[in-house]
Amino acid sequence: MIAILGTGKMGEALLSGLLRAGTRPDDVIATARRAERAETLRERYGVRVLSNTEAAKDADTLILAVKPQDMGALLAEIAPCVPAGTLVISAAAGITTAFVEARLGGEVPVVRVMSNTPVLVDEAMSVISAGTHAAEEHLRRTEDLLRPVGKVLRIPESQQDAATALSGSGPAYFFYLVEAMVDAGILLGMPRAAALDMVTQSIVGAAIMLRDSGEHPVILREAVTSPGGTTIAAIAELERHSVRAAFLAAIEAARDRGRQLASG
Ligand SMILES: NC(=O)C1=CN([C@@H]2O[C@H](COP(=O)(O)OP(=O)(O)OC[C@H]3O[C@@H](n4cnc5c(N)ncnc54)[C@H](O)[C@@H]3O)[C@@H](O)[C@H]2O)C=CC1
Ligand SMILES: O=C(O)[C@@H]1CCC=N1
Repeated sequence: MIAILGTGKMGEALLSGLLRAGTRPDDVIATARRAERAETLRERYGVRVLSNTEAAKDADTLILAVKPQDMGALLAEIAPCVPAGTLVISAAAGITTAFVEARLGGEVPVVRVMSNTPVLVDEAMSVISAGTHAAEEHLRRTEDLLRPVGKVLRIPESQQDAATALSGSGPAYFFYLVEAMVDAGILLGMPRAAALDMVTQSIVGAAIMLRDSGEHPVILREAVTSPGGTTIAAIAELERHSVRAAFLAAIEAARDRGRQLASG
């Protein structure tokens, strides 16, 4: 029995992924703060929606998907009811396995996960790290849960905040880029819908080439960049505006913010 505690955007994405991957609704429990939300989840997925403490008692795997700021309160609430040996998977940015272990007590196996919203289309990037009491078996169980909804990579916990900044938040940077490129299309007089289509198909095509060709991104970019041509004119402007440096600074800022999150 798997319980998802805090079924918001990420929790719901994981819930829908588990069901698409063949987990039966009877084997999943969700929890929600508002009654209205609980009703929506029951209707939409046919799962049981219980209190956090009931879910913690019934499930052998808990996925904690509340905001980092709400994690302390959630752990305090469930700590007295988590049976020994329950696998606790924390999906929150910035929350360390030590934070969860200290609040649950005992020798609870904790696995920290950072996934991303493409879990909704089975193309998530999930990175996982073991806490002090999590063994190979617990990492395998976590991988088995996440693999049907995308790619899973084991990383040292010391790299989790960096991974959050890179792939956890990553989809947002691409959506932002698409917005900016569509605006450029508008500036050049294109209809918005056509511009969005062109940019979306370009980003999908580029992503698939990157994933499937095995080529380095520099090689792929150079193949588009003709001497004296249009692409290099654009790249020169991107360099003039320090876009690469902006990405380095932005992702470093996201990493730093992740480090602050557990303290609220
Ligand atoms: N949205 C994203 O792209 C990603 C989010 N995350 C992580 O996932 C977690 C959730 O983020 P979102 O889904 O975006 O936030 P969200 O606000 O959509 O979901 C959190 C949900 O938890 C509920 N909640 C809070 N306290 C609760 C409690 N005590 N009992 C039951 N439910 C409770 C809230 O009502 C809300 O529905 C965060 O820790 C975030 O760091 C990780 C990767 C990507
Ligand atoms: O913005 C956030 O804090 C969360 C964590 C990774 C993606 N979204």
